[in-house]
Amino acid sequence: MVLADLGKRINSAVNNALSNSQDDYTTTVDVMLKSIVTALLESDVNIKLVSKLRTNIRNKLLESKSKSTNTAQTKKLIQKTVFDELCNLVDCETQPFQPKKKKQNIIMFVGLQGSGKTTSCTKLAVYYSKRGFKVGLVCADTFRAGAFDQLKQNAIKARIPFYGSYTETNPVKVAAEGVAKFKKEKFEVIIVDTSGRHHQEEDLFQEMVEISQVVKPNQTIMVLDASIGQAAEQQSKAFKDSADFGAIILTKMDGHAKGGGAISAVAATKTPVIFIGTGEHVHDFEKFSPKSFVSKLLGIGDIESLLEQFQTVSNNEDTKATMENIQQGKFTLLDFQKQMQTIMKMGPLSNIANMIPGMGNMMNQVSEEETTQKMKRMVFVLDSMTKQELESDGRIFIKEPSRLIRVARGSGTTVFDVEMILMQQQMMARMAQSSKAAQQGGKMPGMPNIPGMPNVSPAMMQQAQQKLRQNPSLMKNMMNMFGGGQGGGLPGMGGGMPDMNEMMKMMQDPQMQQMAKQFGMGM
Ligand SMILES: Nc1nc2c(ncn2[C@@H]2O[C@H](COP(=O)(O)OP(=O)(O)OP(=O)(O)O)[C@@H](O)[C@H]2O)c(=O)[nH]1
Repeated sequence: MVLADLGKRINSAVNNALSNSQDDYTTTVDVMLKSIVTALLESDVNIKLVSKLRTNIRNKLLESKSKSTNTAQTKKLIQKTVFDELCNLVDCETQPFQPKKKKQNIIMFVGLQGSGKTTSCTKLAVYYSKRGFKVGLVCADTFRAGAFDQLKQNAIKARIPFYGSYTETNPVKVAAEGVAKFKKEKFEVIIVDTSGRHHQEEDLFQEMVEISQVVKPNQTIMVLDASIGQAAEQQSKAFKDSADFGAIILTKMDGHAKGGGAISAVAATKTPVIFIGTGEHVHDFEKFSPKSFVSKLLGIGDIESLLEQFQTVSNNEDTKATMENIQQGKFTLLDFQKQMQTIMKMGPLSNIANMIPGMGNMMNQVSEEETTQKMKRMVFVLDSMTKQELESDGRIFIKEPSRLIRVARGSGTTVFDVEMILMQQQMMARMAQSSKAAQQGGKMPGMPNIPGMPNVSPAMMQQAQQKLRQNPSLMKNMMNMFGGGQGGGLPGMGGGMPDMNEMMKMMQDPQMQQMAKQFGMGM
């Protein structure tokens, strides 16, 4: 993902500061800030923004130091301050327009050619359609030959009604007719795709203004290719002057380019990013929230986005039940099963892995295909559990271990596979508990006041990951545990039992025990 390197570098700057006990506090903060500043500048973030971030972090850390009485508190202070200031960098604190049911909400798209407008129009149409809105797409791009065909193909695939013309060359006329048609038919969300050009030409801006005058959009969205670097800022300012957009969609966040320019564009136009595009597929579309974005950037997982993503592709009733459970601080095996089935529908697993604490980095070490196979095995395991087992919190397996063997046999997997699922379900259950604690205003044990943070700090996670990388056999076992890995699981006995020697060795390893403790699981 774009900015993945930036996240790693910021993370390591923070972790070095946390483990540094030699320098005095001010020197430690300055060394950390130097690394963070270099990483941000090299990712194309505007120098003024970086300088403001540096001053804010430094002032806060030096001012608050006197209040923290011990090392643990100081560490939390550093983590939280860096987290908050990175959030401020991408948060313009403006509430974007929200379409309302039973009203006619008109949304107009603008942006340069190839930025991903047409693709994002369809993604947004699907997003609202899945949430119960009656959505129509209008193609007002009469400039590019084939634009209407592209929108038509996308719309047919996604089963979204569309409007366009092969013969009419006036985009203003097509836009007006399309919107009028959908309004008459009581559509609730009408999305108008306009044409893009290579440059910010006068003609393009004039056309946008004219279309805007006839369709009178409730919201204008600018689509910005995240990989264009420093040019993003200039481009978005030019569009802002003519089209006065109220929201940004950042596309191609799955690429490898630097994304700092896009971050700077957000700050320069004081306009909220509402979604990010993370691939060409219609479901590669994530609702943007500053906290979620920074959580993912720093590799600390993001349960909020995970749930949001689930809502898009999952059965509403199932998601509602899981949401209710999570709100009560619970996450049963049945929730796990339903959501695993949904995950399989959610597109590339690497996208999802980035939202689960610790899984993103691990996914980088194994192939997508192997991981998909492992995920399938997990679904088989869950499908082999009884209703009573699924509705339980998992402790039933500890009380009656024979159930482990039965499920392993029934699913054609190993007891080890079943145990690993129970372990992951425990992790999710702990995250649900943390979320509940956060909602109730209680401080979480991991890092205070960050919704969705599990009981594992980024520093702890990174330390654990470093240890795993230094020890390949441990790594392999962990891969198996998280559904990845090279070896297709630990060697089984008679198709049902795991290699107990191997398993015991793993459980007794102090590093493993420490990791288990960090995840809040006794081993
Ligand atoms: N990897 C990736 N590709 C994307 C994303 N969004 C769009 N694309 C691809 O980018 C290319 C251009 O996308 P379009 O939607 O045609 O762009 P456009 O802005 O409508 O272009 P014009 O209609 O010519 O103005 C297509 O190949 C899309 O599949 C994204 O989030 N990630």
